[in-house]
Amino acid sequence: MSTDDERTTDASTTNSTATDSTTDASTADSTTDASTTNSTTDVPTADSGTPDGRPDLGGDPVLRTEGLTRRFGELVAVDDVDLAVDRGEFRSVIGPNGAGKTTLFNLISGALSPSEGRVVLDGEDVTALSPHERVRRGIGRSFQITNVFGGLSVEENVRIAARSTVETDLSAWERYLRSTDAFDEVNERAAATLERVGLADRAEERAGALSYGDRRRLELGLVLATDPQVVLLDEPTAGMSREVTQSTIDLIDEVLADRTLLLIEHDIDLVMRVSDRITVLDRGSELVTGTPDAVAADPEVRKAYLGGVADE
Ligand SMILES: Nc1ncnc2c1ncn2[C@@H]1O[C@H](COP(=O)(O)OP(=O)(O)OP(=O)(O)O)[C@@H](O)[C@H]1O
Repeated sequence: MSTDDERTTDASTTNSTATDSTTDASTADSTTDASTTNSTTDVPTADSGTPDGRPDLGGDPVLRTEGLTRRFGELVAVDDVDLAVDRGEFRSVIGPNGAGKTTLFNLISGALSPSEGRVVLDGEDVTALSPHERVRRGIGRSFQITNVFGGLSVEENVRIAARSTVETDLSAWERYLRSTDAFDEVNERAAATLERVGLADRAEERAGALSYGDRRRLELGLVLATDPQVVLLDEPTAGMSREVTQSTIDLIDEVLADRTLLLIEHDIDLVMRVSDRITVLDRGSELVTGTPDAVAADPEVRKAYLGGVADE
């Protein structure tokens, strides 16, 4: 158990521009034509769902990892991990310190390249794509320290995030032809996002002047504005009190109810409450994946990680 493990933020979680010195994935954006642009302008809601708004899990993996492996010298930080995360699923990844959780996220987001294996989003192999390209394909990531620009308005912040996926590496001429469309798309998506995170009436306010709670809303809005299919949440509640932790998770569940979520979280009680399924990593390997009840009852997990908690 490591609920008391409030790590200092490591390089991989400081911002989305890959400051991690170990980052070796290609940072060059590959040229993308208009056809690969995500044309969704609004923030869709779930088609079907459980009473809490989450879609039923139908064995329809939106994100898969296949034999994903990352070595650092002799150390195998992530060892042959096969994940299949269903569309709409709330999946948590837990494991002792050093189990490979953050490395796994870095491999999925593209901040790190794998030594072996593949990352597949919606049937497309994205392993060779840069982090930015993966965001455009629909892999969003929220960070403990985010890129909110305090001096800009709430709306400007959201527009910047929306624009990062709407605008593509088009030639100047193509950009000119598409500029009105792209402008409309950014506007529509920003408006829908502000509505969804409950900040529509604060759109003009300076982001730096927001209350703590509204800032968390804006941070989620920045992720949502990229219209992600899958959102990687790396310890979104680190350092928070129990109360704030619960309200943050409630907010995530509300705002991102129709997205596929992958969460790293040290608060096991919380993970047990919110997850559809939990993957337990141990020394880089997937120990087990299952429902909270199945994981809590798994003897291997109890031995390796949960200790007495499962007996409570
Ligand atoms: N850039 C790196 N260079 C060398 N070793 C690394 C690097 N990044 C991670 N590691 C090692 O890989 C292993 C997995 O680390 P990782 O941070 O992924 O674990 P974690 O499960 O996220 O741990 P924690 O719960 O403490 O955050 C650890 O032994 C760590 O020391």
